[in-house]
Amino acid sequence: MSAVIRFDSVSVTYGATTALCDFTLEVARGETVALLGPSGSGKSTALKAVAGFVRPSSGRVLLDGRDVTDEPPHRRGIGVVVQNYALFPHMRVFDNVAFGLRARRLPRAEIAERVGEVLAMVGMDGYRDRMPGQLSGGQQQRVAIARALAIRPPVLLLDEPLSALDAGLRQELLGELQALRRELPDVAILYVTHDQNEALALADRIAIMRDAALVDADTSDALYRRPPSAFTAAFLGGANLLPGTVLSAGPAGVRVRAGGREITAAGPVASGPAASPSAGEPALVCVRPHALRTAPHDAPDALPGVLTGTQWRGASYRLTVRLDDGPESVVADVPTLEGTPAPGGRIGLRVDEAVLVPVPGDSPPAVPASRDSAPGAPVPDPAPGAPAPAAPAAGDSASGEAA
Ligand SMILES: Nc1ncnc2c1ncn2[C@@H]1O[C@H](COP(=O)(O)OP(=O)(O)OP(=O)(O)O)[C@@H](O)[C@H]1O
Repeated sequence: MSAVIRFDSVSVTYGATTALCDFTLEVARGETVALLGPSGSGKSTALKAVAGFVRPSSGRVLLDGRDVTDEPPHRRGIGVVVQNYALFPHMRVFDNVAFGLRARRLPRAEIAERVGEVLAMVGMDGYRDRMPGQLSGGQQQRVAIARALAIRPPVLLLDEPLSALDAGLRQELLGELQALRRELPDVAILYVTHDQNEALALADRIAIMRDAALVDADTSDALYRRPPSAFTAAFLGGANLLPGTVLSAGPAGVRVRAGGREITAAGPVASGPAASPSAGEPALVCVRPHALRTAPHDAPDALPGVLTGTQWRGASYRLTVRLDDGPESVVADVPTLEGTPAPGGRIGLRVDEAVLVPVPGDSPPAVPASRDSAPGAPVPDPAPGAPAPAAPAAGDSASGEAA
């Protein structure tokens, strides 16, 4: 697959702040890559480097193999949608969307046709004569997306396009973006978010960022099921990371002493240091909250501890447990409280070894919560290729064109 967007060792500094450090990543034609990371990790800066809004201090940005590092934004022909509906307030919806086409001096009839086409794509065809101030936030964001798409850009940059919307509207527009993705099979999309649910729902691949640098990049499925690093395990899907010591490693999995018990991490492991640990090495066992079940505290195959908290979360209960031997607390998502003691009582946690994976490291990293998901919160099971939900009818969107 040829790269439409290519970051080649890009670094960006703002005065004394390094906002992006030696960043290398590719986005192929028709691919959606989400940049996911905590606040301040450099996601927007990376997107701005592609749009041409910041100039790298070193490295190159290539579009379709062409070095655009020194090109101004309007020469790059990119569609950009930002968080806060960047519509021209004094122009009707039609004129906002037509703006980039008029700048390109397209014939009147073609402009009208293209504006109609993209407004229809985002369900806003009936609003062409409204002023932006007469639209809801969701509707403005949809017009902004239409404006970005009107020039038929090969690259679409979306910077937290849903974050100004309330939860319900965000969900609705997320469905619309999935549908839109299917209508734009050739466009390379770079999607900045700190919401893992958005990344999992939309991206073919996710690039995890931390402290101005790329941590890991892979399909969402691989990053979730076979996290290559402790940070990715904790940030994407909120894993419990049990510090342990490797006893042996073989085809059946990695045998680890952790949480006061010997457990086998038998899940698939990413290539890298976790794939072949040596006996005696420290390792972290990645335990998803839904892979834990309650058991009697003295069950020989359970990790013993004390229940410190219970929280009802609708579809499940979140238990917080301080293990006798392990990190201060782990969280378990269980379907029922049956057999669970009152907080303060002794409890055992049984693990589903088939989904446990070892990740390199000796202590869990400090990881800020991804939005909509405290560490350990359930995330939708990533299922690349699964049919996306049908597009709902409304939304909010801000878009702009780098022209
Ligand atoms: N114009 C600027 N001047 C100085 N520092 C900046 C500027 N823009 C960003 N930074 C700094 O660069 C770093 C990366 O910022 P960036 O906006 O790329 O992060 P982000 O991951 O997109 O964060 P968020 O999720 O909060 O939007 C941060 O430390 C930020 O404070």
